[in-house]
Amino acid sequence: MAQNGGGRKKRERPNILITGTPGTGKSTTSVALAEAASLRHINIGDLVKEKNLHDGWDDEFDCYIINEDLVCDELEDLMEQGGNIVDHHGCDFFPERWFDYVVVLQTDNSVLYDRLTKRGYEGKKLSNNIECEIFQVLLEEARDSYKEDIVVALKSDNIDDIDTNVSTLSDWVRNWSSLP
Ligand SMILES: Nc1ncnc2c1ncn2[C@@H]1O[C@H](COP(=O)(O)OP(=O)(O)O)[C@@H](O)[C@H]1O
Repeated sequence: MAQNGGGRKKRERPNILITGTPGTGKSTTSVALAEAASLRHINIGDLVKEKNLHDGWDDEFDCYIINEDLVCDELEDLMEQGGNIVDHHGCDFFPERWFDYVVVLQTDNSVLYDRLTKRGYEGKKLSNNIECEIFQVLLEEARDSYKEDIVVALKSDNIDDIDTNVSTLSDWVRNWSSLP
């Protein structure tokens, strides 16, 4: 089997991480891309709930406290197989070797504000997430955690952006899979 730059065996199907502030369109994009490119979509929030991979509920932030070790153990075999889209609003606790491409979705602040208020976010939860987007926290986290040449930022303001992003990423998957 071919080797990649790091000298490891190349997976037959790539693993993609789709990250970004909540509301930027990770799940919408992941579902469409999974369908278009025949990949498995793994939503970390859903997995944590389904398999109880958490250490209880955080009242302040109104979410589960993810047990990162349990999540990584749960996913190791699937990630080794390849062909996964991992969808999560954080990216610094996964093993770097898992991913062949890291996509950071970004949304205009006023558009994101409307999406999050529609979702029922308010107060500190709303302002924290808007600040997270303004300061490009996820892009910085992705660049700190993965090789810069596999990290890409994509705009996700409207439906046309979703179509363009899914089509660009599907092409990338096709090309990746056909490379030796
Ligand atoms: N690019 C986009 N254009 C228009 N609406 C979008 C876009 N991305 C997401 N949405 C809408 O915003 C909301 C949040 O999207 P979602 O995919 O759940 O975001 P995330 O998974 O990042 O939290 C949903 O109602 C979705 O339909």
